[in-house]
Amino acid sequence: MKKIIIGDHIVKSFGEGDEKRNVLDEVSVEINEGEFVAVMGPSGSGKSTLMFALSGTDDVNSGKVVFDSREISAVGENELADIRRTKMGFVFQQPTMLKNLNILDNIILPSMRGNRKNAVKITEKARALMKRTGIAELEKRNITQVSGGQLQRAGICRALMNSPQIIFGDEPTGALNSKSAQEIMDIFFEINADGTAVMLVTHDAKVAARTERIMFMRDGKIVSELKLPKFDGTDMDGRVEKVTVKMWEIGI
Ligand SMILES: Nc1ncnc2c1ncn2[C@@H]1O[C@H](COP(=O)(O)OP(=O)(O)OP(=O)(O)O)[C@@H](O)[C@H]1O
Repeated sequence: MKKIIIGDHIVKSFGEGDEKRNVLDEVSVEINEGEFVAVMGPSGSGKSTLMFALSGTDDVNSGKVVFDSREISAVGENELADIRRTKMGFVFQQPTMLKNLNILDNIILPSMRGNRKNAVKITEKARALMKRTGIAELEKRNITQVSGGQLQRAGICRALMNSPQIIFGDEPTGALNSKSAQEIMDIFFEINADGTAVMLVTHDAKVAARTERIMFMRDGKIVSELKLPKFDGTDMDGRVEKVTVKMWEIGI
């Protein structure tokens, strides 16, 4: 199976001198093309830092990050920005969107930069994604006129505009009620079924239980891993129980 990401002995530290602390302590991780993974762990264990390191959002102090066979820890800033823009999608807990633009314009804005000649195609793609995520009728709404779940769907549409090879989600359901969270997970599930790898950071056993591999972090290290069969819509309770037991075992 081809790896989409390889993190090899990544060290990321913050602080200076006596205050210096390895937030990622020689972490090695591999993610396959099309894989659906989650990262869990106590607050401050380094989950977001790992995601930022693997996506080239932050540089690393030592170790290597390889994305799609390119060592992104060694490429220049422009090239890295290009890789991130064309091959990766990002979804955060609260999508950052512009208040003076409607939902559709917020979704297409990043794709339009330097690419206005393709405006019709870009808009068509955005509308198709909005339809697929159930927000087609909201395109003219201001971002203050939609629910948190609808806004997150718009954030996912924006992340999918460039047909990325991987979507990184940092607590993408963290601000949602459990019904909206499960609906968002249905969307991630479909995105993954189409072949896009998905990596989610989450505190929620129900979210992690929809993935096929969960990495558990503690103090800057991956201390355990749980593999689950690809989700087929059945045995959600059994999956959640497995995740919960593991969380309990390692004291999350
Ligand atoms: N820019 C920074 N400067 C200094 N310390 C930082 C910085 N970013 C993160 N840290 C520290 O690194 C540690 C890991 O942070 P990180 O956000 O990766 O944890 P997390 O596991 O994602 O936590 P949470 O579940 O609370 O979001 C924390 O102790 C945090 O305070």
